[in-house]
Amino acid sequence: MSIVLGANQYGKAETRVVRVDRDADGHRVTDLNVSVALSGDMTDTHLTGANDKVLPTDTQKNTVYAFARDGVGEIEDFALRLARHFVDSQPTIGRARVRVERYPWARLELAGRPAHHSFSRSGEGTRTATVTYDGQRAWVVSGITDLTVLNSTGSEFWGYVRDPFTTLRETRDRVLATAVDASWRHEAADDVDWGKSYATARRALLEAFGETHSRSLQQTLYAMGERVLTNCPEVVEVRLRLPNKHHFLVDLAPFGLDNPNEVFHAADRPYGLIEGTVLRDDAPPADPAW
Ligand SMILES: O=c1[nH]c(=O)c2[nH]c(=O)[nH]c2[nH]1
Repeated sequence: MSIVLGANQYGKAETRVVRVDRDADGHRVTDLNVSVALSGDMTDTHLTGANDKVLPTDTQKNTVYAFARDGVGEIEDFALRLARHFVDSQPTIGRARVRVERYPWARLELAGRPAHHSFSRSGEGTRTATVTYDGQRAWVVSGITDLTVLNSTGSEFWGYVRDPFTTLRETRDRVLATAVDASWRHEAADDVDWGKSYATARRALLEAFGETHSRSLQQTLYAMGERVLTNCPEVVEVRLRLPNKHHFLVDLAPFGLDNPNEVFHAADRPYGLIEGTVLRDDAPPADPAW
């Protein structure tokens, strides 16, 4: 028996970089959280402490800032530029994975007009991109997190398994709420209009959530993934994580009041976590994309 080093990667996680584009007719704010993970032949590094193959994570952070100086553009393109740079410029780095989260800022409206340089953090969800590059190929996964949505009707949950521990009451009309965490894998890494693709996928998720009469969050999950694949031919696989943000009907009987599906306790924990993948049956292998 001998002990060997297994899979490993290293990098600077969560570099926060904010870029302001000072256009004359209105500033633009790009607020990012960038995480870099590099891998290569790091056996010596771990076994002997030799650092001659290590590009310091501090340098990686500086690279993120320096690249932002040239403009960010679509976050998929920014991640591709960074990933290609690390692998192509460092012989000891065989693979880079760069994840970018873009926090949403919405322009304020002041005196009935779009503000020139004032913004508020909006609830439209955090756009994400994860790029993996191995020196030959790049894989791009785009996504959205923290997209909180709610249907105040059109949701049922009944007919489930019962055992001695089951207390849940069946419902034909409940509130359905979730914070969507969705990622979708693109077939190609080049010649994609990332902004348009993101807008289409986001709209597909919202429309499917709102338009599906739901018998479970699992059914809604599938409908959301299916809608993204139908509306975005450039996407081959969608992964969804949907926390069930339970809204429990409050018992108002102790106060002599009825509660005709109007007053709820929004519980934050525990929550059901519904996860699933929806993909084209001809999707090429994911390889190291995720
Ligand atoms: O949509 C739902 N799916 C479940 O699996 C589940 N389980 C549960 O208690 N409530 C719900 N709701």
